[in-house]
Amino acid sequence: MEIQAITNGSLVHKQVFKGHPGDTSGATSVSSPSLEEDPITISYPATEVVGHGSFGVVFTTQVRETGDRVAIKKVLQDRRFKNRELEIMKQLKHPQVVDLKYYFYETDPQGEVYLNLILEFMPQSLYQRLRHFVTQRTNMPRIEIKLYIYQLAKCLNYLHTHAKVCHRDIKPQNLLVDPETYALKLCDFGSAKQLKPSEPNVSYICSRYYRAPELIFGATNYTVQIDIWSSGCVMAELILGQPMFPGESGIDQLVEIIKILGTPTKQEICSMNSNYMEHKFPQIRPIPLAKVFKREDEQTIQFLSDVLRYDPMERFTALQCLCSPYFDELRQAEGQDEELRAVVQNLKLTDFSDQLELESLTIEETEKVRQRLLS
Ligand SMILES: Nc1ncnc2c1ncn2[C@@H]1O[C@H](COP(=O)(O)OP(=O)(O)OP(=O)(O)O)[C@@H](O)[C@H]1O
Repeated sequence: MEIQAITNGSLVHKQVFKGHPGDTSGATSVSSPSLEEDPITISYPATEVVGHGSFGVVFTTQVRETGDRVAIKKVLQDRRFKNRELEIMKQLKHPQVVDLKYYFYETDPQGEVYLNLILEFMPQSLYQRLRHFVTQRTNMPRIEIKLYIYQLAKCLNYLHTHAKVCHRDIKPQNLLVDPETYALKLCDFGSAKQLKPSEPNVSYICSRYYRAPELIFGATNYTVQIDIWSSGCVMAELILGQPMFPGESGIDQLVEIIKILGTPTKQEICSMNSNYMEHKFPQIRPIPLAKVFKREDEQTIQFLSDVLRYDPMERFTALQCLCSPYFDELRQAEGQDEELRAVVQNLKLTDFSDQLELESLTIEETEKVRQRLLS
């Protein structure tokens, strides 16, 4: 879905709640400032909605009080349920997650309730950015791909290990970028969920081309590793200029994967969904990824093969991705490529928080990983 804003001149005043109640930044409070959950008032020029998504509409405007450019995502709210997207976004704060600044509810004349999420604005989706290169018949520069995939891994490491949230819909349309700074931020937490090992989860999530094979096998005990598969598909698409596994239907998606990765072994099938162990699959030999990505270097090929693994347990975790030699170029930019060094510094790519990003590690592991992530 594309968005754009058409201002019609009038100013809208809204009572909103802060996305992160503790935050002191933002607009002036109209009620008691001591109560975190009290609404505050903000105003912005009215805009016409142009884009429609599957769950709502998104439009852009500028908050008068703060000057912040924002995107407002309006979703029809089912009164019977707590909105999971809101609950999850309230908990998340990370440079690679689109920030929820405020939210408010409104009711239309028919009595339907809408939730409005006021989000930090980003200029483009990664889908749009890729189309820019495809229409120019050029490739996205390798270093740009690396910068985006690194930030995606940083984001997923935070989501998976700290927030324990699985996004479940990683795709180029849900990755927002700024092509001037190369910043990348994840949006659309409408499918996101905190997965608990003891509870089953629906397998009919994630957009087709990016669905992990265990989801196609109907697994309900899948893990956050489904996001890693999707990320591998996104990276492959940025290199190829088109989806790597363009399945035409749910099951054809598996065929597309098998055409390249070959038939999964019994062990791999078991790791995805043990109910299919006895199923007979046509035996297809894998095509080496070096043949699919003819012009890519060894580190890139190795990275893709570590990420596009059938077995979710063998698939790299987000932290393993970050430690991959594929990203050494970003770490070693110092003294070599001044322009790249400035981009890396500006995006603070080598900053890692012990509490938010490395908390799953022991003290010794943290030291080792820190060293790896810096050199
Ligand atoms: N913070 C933002 N800044 C700029 N554009 C945004 C922002 N959030 C969303 N968009 C744009 O709106 C589109 C739809 O947003 P989002 O995916 O959150 O809505 P949706 O209703 O869940 O859409 P979908 O049809 O993809 O399910 C994004 O692909 C992006 O182009």
